[in-house]
Amino acid sequence: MIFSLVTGLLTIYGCWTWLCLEFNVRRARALGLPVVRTPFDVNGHLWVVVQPFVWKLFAVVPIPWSAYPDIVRFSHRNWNYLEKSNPIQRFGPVWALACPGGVHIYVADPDAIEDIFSRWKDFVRPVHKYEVLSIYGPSLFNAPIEQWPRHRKAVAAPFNESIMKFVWQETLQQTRAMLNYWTSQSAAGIPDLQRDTRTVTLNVLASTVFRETYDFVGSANLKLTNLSTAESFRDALLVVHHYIIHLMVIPYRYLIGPLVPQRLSRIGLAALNLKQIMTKVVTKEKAAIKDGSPGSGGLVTSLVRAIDHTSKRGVLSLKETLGNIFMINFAGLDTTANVLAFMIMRVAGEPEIQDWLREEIMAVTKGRPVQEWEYELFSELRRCYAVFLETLRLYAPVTGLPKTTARGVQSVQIGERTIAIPPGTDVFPMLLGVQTDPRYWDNPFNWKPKRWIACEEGSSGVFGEALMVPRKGTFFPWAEGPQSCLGKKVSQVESVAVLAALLVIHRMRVKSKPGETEDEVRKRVEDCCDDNNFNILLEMNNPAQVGLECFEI
Ligand code: HEM
Repeated sequence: MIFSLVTGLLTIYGCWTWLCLEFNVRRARALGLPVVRTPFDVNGHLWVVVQPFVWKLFAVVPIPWSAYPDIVRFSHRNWNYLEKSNPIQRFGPVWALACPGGVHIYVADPDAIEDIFSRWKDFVRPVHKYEVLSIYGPSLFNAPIEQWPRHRKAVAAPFNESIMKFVWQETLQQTRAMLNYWTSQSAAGIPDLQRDTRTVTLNVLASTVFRETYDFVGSANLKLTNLSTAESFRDALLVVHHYIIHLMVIPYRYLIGPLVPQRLSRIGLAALNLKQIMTKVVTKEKAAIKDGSPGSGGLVTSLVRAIDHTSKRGVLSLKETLGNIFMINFAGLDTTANVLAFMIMRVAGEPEIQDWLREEIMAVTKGRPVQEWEYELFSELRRCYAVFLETLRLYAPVTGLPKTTARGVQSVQIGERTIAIPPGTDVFPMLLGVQTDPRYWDNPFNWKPKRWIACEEGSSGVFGEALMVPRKGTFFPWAEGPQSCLGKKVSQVESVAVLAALLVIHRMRVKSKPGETEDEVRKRVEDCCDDNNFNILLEMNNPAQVGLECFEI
């Protein structure tokens, strides 16, 4: 009886899914676009949970990924990375992915992409997809479009040059501590590169937000269960961040209570503590404004002061303020940390690039110790910046930038063609596709930081170099237009500071196996970077598989 019921329900579900899929395939074809069909919505809750197991099974079968049919390949949550610019070569600059949940249109034409980013009221951020992130309240990520300018105005204010100076200094200090830890690990190698870059990023963010300095703790000594989440913003944030998927599924208030198992209640308590710490700081900053005192001077001070309490248009409620403080930390943490890890991994496999970078670092800093490096050096370290840009080109942490057509049919010009997109359709600028399109990038799959450096006419050497500016719409890891990333400069300052402090008196090395050539080592590094997932953001599955060492020269 139960078996028949389950079989019946599954059959109905299967038929319904198939009907929806076919309906969406027709909708996509009606637009005159090449259509790829998949039976799963890559972001569908059930499929997100099930698919890692499915791909593990596929990995056992000795068939190359490229040999699978599209229906398999485009069901992978990480297909943007796996396919790169291949769909553009096959389907052209605009094509559709039809799944049971809807039609997704992918755009790979640079001019059309710029147009989409600039028409942010026509191609809106689908805020319902980010609703799960409003753990503490609405933020600029998930506020409805008409509320977004109010949030953006307040949140953008703290991202000024005085914050950047602080980020620069704090990152240099944290990187030095990380290097001390890494050199002490040299016999065993660096145990967890990604965790360490996350700690640096977290410490920098936490102190930028609250002006409190935290010690760097290396991955081997970092135990989540030992953290004092009741007092430290940094520790509470770390636990909340680590268990963010749990907290997206279950609101933290349900994780607190005598009947909840201890493991879960720790997560709930950390989330509650984080809220209390943030509330206390905001209240203190408001009191400081009333007293005329300067406040902590961190990002929260500027944020609270940027909220115009005299006009309704400028006000953020306490809930919205907390929502935005959390969102700044969430958006700024793993994005930067993951790119840093990819960047250090790739640099480690390229001794020649390390020499090239050190030449610049020594010339720009004039060999002074890191403690004396002022923020103004940042803009001169172009080679270091080039390494960061090249890493973002191949390993952008945000690979999908969903937009939805709002307010009626929206037209997009693709070359000579005009495509009229119906309301409520998801449109994706194809970030990794365009960033690896051979029409815009020479040898697009090769990690070549030098492609970003051009020599100014008539000059030579480090000081005669300038940064290459790519064609508009061909490089947009921070998105573009009014809704683009607010923390772009924070991530730039942080990454350049990490790389410069890392290579001034240290080298990174991959532990080579007996008889291994330099090319084989490089291939191992590449394979390690290719072994990645997109659970939330692009990240390596297991950076420790390479065996990295850091030593002083
Ligand atoms: C390499 C590092 C980073 C990358 C690649 C990155 C990428 C992005 C992208 C693609 C968006 C737009 C998302 C969308 O339109 O759906 C975005 C938005 C945002 N990012 Fe970043 N981000 C990085 C670092 C940071 C940092 C360090 C912070 C803060 C400290 C930050 C804060 C934000 C905020 C607040 C927004 C929302 C902007 C708005 O809606 O007005 N990001 N980021």
